[in-house]
Amino acid sequence: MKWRTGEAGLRRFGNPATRTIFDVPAHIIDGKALAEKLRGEIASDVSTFTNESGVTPHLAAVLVGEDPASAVYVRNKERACANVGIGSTLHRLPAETTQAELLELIGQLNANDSVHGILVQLPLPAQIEEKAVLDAVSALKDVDAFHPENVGLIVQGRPRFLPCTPCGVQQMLIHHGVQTAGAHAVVIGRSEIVGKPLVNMLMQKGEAANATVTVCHSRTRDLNDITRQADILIAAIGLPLFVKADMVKPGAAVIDVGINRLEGKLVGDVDFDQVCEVAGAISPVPGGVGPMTITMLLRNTLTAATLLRKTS
Ligand SMILES: Nc1nc(=O)c2c([nH]1)NC[C@@H]1CN(c3ccc(C(=O)N[C@@H](CCC(=O)O)C(=O)O)cc3)C=[N+]21
Ligand SMILES: [Mg+2]
Repeated sequence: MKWRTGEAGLRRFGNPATRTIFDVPAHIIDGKALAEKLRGEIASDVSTFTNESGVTPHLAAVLVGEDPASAVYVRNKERACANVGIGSTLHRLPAETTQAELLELIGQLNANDSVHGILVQLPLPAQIEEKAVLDAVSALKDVDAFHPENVGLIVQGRPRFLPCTPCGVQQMLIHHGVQTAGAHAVVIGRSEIVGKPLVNMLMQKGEAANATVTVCHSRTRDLNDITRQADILIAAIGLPLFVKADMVKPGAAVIDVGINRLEGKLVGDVDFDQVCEVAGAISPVPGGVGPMTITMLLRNTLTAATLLRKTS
């Protein structure tokens, strides 16, 4: 039985024509399981690419200083690369690294033909200007899709790379039968890494898109009134357990992008325990968007390796 958003805002299972309603718990959008399935497909594509080209796709990640969310990311993505046959190198730089030193490293990675994807972990320490660093990454190796050229291509609806977290969210919606066309999608958060690109992608023509999109942020008035109108609610604000049950329309699909540490535990931006009583479908943390972000990074690294072969 497919989960669906009810126009009356009820968790409707069964036959919508007869309006049979079952009171059932929210459908869990299991990002971990989906990530595993998609990684199987990526592993097979990597193997085909490597057999045909003799080239092993390679990702270089740069981490400056320490950040809790970045630490989780680093730990999981190295293993994920190895599991699908992608090579990876982690460049760990001290927190006091200067912008010039970081730009020097990026120049080297840009020029290195055996590096196909480059990822600079955000946030960067205060003395470094993020924009200057992201602009310096070769647009053809920009597996995060943060370079202005790649952002422009996304906005115009002809992406080269799709940003990993937003793309992971779209895949979760597709694979769990959440209809986006004509739906009201409300995104809380306007970051360059999640909110802003996701809003753009959801409003485009195409799969997992064609939504009516509203973007909310820290300056939004009457936030709850807006979030309660969402058929699809996406929380990407970076505040632990921020989204409560009274902010959610019954039957809505809720996607939790947050990765926060609270009392030593990993929690999302959604108060899962109460929101799951109201939502029609909900993604957990951990085991939701996080593993999907990594999966999309693997796909983008393969895309980058393919692109670089074509252009060299
Ligand atoms: N340039 C850049 N791109 C990013 O995409 C980026 C970044 N910088 N900086 C840090 C954040 C954080 N992030 C995570 C991705 C996956 C998990 C992840 O695997 N989460 C597992 C964790 C499970 C666990 O190990 O406890 C889960 O949610 O199930 C976490 C965090 C990407 N980020
Ligand atoms: Mg984040």
